Amino acid sequence: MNTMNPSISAEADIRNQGTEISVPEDKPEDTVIEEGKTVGKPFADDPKFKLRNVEVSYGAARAIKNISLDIGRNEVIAFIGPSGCGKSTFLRCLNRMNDSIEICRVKGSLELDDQNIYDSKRDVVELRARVGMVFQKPNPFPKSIYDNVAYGPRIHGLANRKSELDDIVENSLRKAGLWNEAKDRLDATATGMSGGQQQRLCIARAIAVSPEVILMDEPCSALDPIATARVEELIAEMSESYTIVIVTHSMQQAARVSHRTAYFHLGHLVEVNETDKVFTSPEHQLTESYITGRFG
Ligand SMILES: Nc1ncnc2c1ncn2[C@@H]1O[C@H](COP(=O)(O)OP(=O)(O)OP(=O)(O)O)[C@@H](O)[C@H]1O
Repeated sequence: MNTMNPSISAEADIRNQGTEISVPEDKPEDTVIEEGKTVGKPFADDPKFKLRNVEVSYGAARAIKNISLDIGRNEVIAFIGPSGCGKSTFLRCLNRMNDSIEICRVKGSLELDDQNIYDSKRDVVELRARVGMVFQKPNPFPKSIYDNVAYGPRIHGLANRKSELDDIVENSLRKAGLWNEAKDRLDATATGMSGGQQQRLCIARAIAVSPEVILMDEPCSALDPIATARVEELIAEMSESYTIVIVTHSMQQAARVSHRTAYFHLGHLVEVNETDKVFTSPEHQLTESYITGRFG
């Protein structure tokens, strides 16, 4: 974690951000993958999430094929893999964001703290307060900075008095590294902030309802390098208090922020290992081909 890894080809990192698709000479993408088999260390002793034999389909198309994975408490795990391999689909299962997609079907066993995420009696609003989400594009509400952060606590009745709400807003903005920039303009509209500030505001908004887990779907893809570095620092700080799952196209970013990295390929979970291991000595040929830029 927090190391720049020389074995990741910078060229591969650029390719995998979607600017170029390479044509491999030896067709590593044709490697036969044994369904349900993941090499490395997909399991944990005391997992926050216990996910077993997960299958996700959109209509007749299978997007996730028999994936089993544990996500540890206070772990930062990165999901990487070529475009369309199912990273976002799998991420969205963790707080049921796929529920709104009519044709999407989720099967298998998905547990958060030993409780079934997909239990028909589960309160999905409460689930999403426990498992918050930060999206690719910053999406603040067209409201003031204060009201963006106060929105969740108000809905969930987390503050009885204005002073309590003020404290939650301040603490959330502090944790998101935004307090100094925002404290003198809490009533200003959030959409007037820079992209990087808006993304940190979205992180503050997620933090405000005291989540246990934060899901991040390419949180830096719309940000410049300085704003990206700030969000990455924040992820390192937040990992002391939260479980974080991050989807990223940047292998450099996965290497910098995560403890374990999961490599997805065509709906399969091919390899999960300590991040250093994935980027220095991957066990699976497909992982190696991906991190060295032989396909993207
Ligand atoms: N709403 C949807 N309806 C139908 N198919 C979908 C939907 N969302 C995703 N898919 C399909 O599911 C598969 C996995 O997509 P997903 O977005 O999860 O992959 P990804 O690895 O996150 O891709 P990317 O890196 O490009 O964001 C793809 O084949 C995609 O076309």
